[in-house]
Amino acid sequence: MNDMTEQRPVTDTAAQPVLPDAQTVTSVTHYTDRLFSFRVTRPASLRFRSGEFVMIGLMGDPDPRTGRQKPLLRAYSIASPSWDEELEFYSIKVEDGPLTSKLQHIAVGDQIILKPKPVGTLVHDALLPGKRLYFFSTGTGFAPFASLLREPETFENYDEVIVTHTCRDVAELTYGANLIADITSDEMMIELLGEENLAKIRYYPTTTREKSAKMGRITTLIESGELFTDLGVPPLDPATDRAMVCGSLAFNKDIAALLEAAGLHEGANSEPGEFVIEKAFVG
Ligand SMILES: Cc1cc2nc3c(=O)[nH]c(=O)nc-3n(C[C@H](O)[C@H](O)[C@H](O)COP(=O)(O)OP(=O)(O)OC[C@H]3O[C@@H](n4cnc5c(N)ncnc54)[C@H](O)[C@@H]3O)c2cc1C
Repeated sequence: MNDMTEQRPVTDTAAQPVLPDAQTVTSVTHYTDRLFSFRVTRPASLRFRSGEFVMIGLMGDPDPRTGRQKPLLRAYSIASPSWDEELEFYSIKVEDGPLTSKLQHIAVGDQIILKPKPVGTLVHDALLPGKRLYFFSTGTGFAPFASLLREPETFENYDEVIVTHTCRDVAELTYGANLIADITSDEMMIELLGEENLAKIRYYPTTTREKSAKMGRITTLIESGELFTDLGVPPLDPATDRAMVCGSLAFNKDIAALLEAAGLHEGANSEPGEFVIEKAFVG
């Protein structure tokens, strides 16, 4: 929690019109002019596996002819773990984006629409057992890993959990950096996940534009072998390594090519494999 976060108990939302599948915003945190996170109430009926996504949104503008409003929905990874009593989302702000030009202005007590039908491939069920788990992300592609990093199963299955997050600027790494600092220092999280499990996390943030401790695209750092040297681990090996990937289409394609070249095969819910991929956005 910091001064960028607005949070207060939700007591009275009676003044607002009731939306279909409405959930109430309980906190909002802004990181940069392009990134924010928020938490909402969780529908009692919603069950999901950490790493899945749902459709969320707001009512669109009234149709100028009919005056009718339609829901404006977009896919969003649930950033909170499956056991959390609320739901967390980590969002981009696209200036002219139909949804996020509005969503970025939500405040505590506002309502959003949430379709309680979770789906996705960034789930443990889609991976074969392994020794080392890589989370490769760019930008808001960190969101599903924010969920999985708070899920005990992530640590039960692996000896090491290597989290790479690449953004243009250092400030864009804040959400992920804070989350990892919080889970490794918060007493409740230490008790839930276990100190020895949290010690399995190897966090590897990189920037592509602003100068930082580690610069460069993760694909370049894999190709050069620098990632493995820095972490003191062997190069990718299908016998031991598993990966989950979440970024732009181009990023996913490049990482998939590197993983396949190392002998890893893509998995799915119906047929677990050595790596799985999800788009962080379309376009
Ligand atoms: C499976 C899946 C999961 C997703 N999870 C998330 C999530 O957890 N958080 C999130 O912010 N978005 C996520 N998205 C993207 C999200 O669905 C919307 O595209 C985003 O909220 C912007 O909506 P919009 O209506 O404002 O603009 P849109 O019309 O949807 O997008 C306009 C343009 O903005 C760019 N853009 C959209 N989303 C992003 C992004 N996240 N990062 C960088 N550029 C982007 C693209 O170039 C896109 O063409 C996900 C998309 C998919 C397919």
